[in-house]
Amino acid sequence: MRLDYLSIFPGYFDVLGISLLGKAAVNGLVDVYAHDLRDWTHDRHRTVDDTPCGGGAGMVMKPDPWGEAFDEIIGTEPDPSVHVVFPSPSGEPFTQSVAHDLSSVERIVFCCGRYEGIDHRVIDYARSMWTVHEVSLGDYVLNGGEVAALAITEAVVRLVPGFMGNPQSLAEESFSAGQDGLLEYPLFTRPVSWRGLDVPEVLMSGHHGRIAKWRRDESIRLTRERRPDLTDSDVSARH
Ligand SMILES: COC(=O)COc1cccc(COC(=O)c2cn[nH]c2)c1
Repeated sequence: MRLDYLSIFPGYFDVLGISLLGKAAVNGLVDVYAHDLRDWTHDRHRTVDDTPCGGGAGMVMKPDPWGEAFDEIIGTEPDPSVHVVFPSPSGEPFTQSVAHDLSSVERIVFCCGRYEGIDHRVIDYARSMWTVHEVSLGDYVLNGGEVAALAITEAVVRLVPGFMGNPQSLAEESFSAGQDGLLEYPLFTRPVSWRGLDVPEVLMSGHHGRIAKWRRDESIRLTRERRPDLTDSDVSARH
């Protein structure tokens, strides 16, 4: 898998050389390339933004540098096998399902917006050439797409076959298919008693049927309490 990052702060992506992602980069599972968008400007100030047409506060990222960067990094011929990701507050929700879909593609290009956003024609042009995902991590606003791109990268790369040491640990996580879209149950390890707080006895009983039921009940309780949006009617009925 090849990952490219286009940003006016490419240094954000130096961190990808560390920890799990570093290992993946080393063993050739993932190739990472960060690019400075300003390398495709031609004026003395290396300008990437301008005032919004139609007025309004803030600045908009000019289309020209993006287009020239696309030409050099991706190419000038359409190729739907290339996935281009624009993290954006106005994007579609980024979910584990989207992460799973992206984990099997060969190439992802992350376009990190700054200021108020990127000239819309950049996204329209990208949609005419590649497979585009304009995705939101949540209902809040960051200063730019870099942190979102890192989060999306981690969610995707850890699903790449051969990346995680123990694929079974993926199966039991929150939001993975195995949990029926329920939140993960509370986790415990040794010591059994810690600062007057004990591990629930059922988990020490060795009775696998009871343990499985306790965990299921806890997942349902937690999901109902914290994420009523996830417990649609038939899910709650089924549980
Ligand atoms: C077409 O895409 C764009 O124009 C993107 O432009 C911007 C502008 C400001 C900030 C960001 C970063 O994304 C978020 O803040 C975000 C993503 N998820 N939740 C919050 C992106």
